Amino acid sequence: MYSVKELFYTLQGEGAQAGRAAVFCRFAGCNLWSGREADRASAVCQFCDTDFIGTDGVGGGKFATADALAEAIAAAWPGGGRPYVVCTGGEPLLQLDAPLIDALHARGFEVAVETNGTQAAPPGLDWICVSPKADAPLVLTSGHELKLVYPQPLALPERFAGLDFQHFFLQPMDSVLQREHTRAAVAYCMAHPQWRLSVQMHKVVGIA
Ligand SMILES: C[S@@+](CC[C@H](N)C(=O)[O-])C[C@H]1O[C@@H](n2cnc3c(N)ncnc32)[C@H](O)[C@@H]1O
Ligand SMILES: Nc1nc2[nH]cc(C(=O)O)c2c(=O)[nH]1
Ligand code: SF4
Ligand SMILES: [Mg+2]
Repeated sequence: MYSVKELFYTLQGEGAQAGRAAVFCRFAGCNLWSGREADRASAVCQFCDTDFIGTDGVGGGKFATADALAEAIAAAWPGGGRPYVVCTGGEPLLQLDAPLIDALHARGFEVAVETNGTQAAPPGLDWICVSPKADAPLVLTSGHELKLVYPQPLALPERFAGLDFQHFFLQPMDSVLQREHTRAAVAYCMAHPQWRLSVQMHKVVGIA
């Protein structure tokens, strides 16, 4: 059984694949925050910009089998190009498993994941984006991109710069201080050219 908060078609807004059309499958639930505002200040991850509680969003629901969820994802792709799905959440690696990846591959999809890196990844993923959070133990230390929300006093870029990733991004933390965070991220990337800036493009252009 897979619990999906929402399932929608949009453009990837972040990281190295920004601008690419994708079906987003947002799994419900996370291991670093309950999702309730009352718990935010005591959570490991305190800056989350996402509602991932329940299955009541657009296209959301409970899917009994990998084939049923893969069918719903395939139905959201318009046709043409290379079908691309981004599995996110919440924390997708609490639910995403090899049978679902196989069912998506069988329908021609490239399968990407956005993860906080605290869980092992099932085999077969085509794109792994790890976004470390505060002092949460990092289990996934390799992948395609490491995308660090910046600044995080408990997760400094220096801690991750030597890990086995193709791309290293700083993504300014969206909050009331977003402009200051953006300035700080720009300054860090200019001083440390290994890092690139990831602006959350979907928020700029006003898409989901
Ligand atoms: C909502 S998370 C879901 C996937 C997974 N739990 C994770 O944290 O990577 C999706 C992406 O949004 C980023 N994100 C969450 N809140 C943010 C914020 N306030 N500002 C910038 N990026 C944020 C996360 O770091 C992650 O890269
Ligand atoms: N357009 C768009 N791109 C995204 N990239 C990562 C997102 C996420 O919430 O995981 C996200 C999102 O929520 N929307
Ligand atoms: S780990 Fe990801 S989904 Fe969980 S609270 Fe943090 S940003 Fe949100
Ligand atoms: Mg998002």
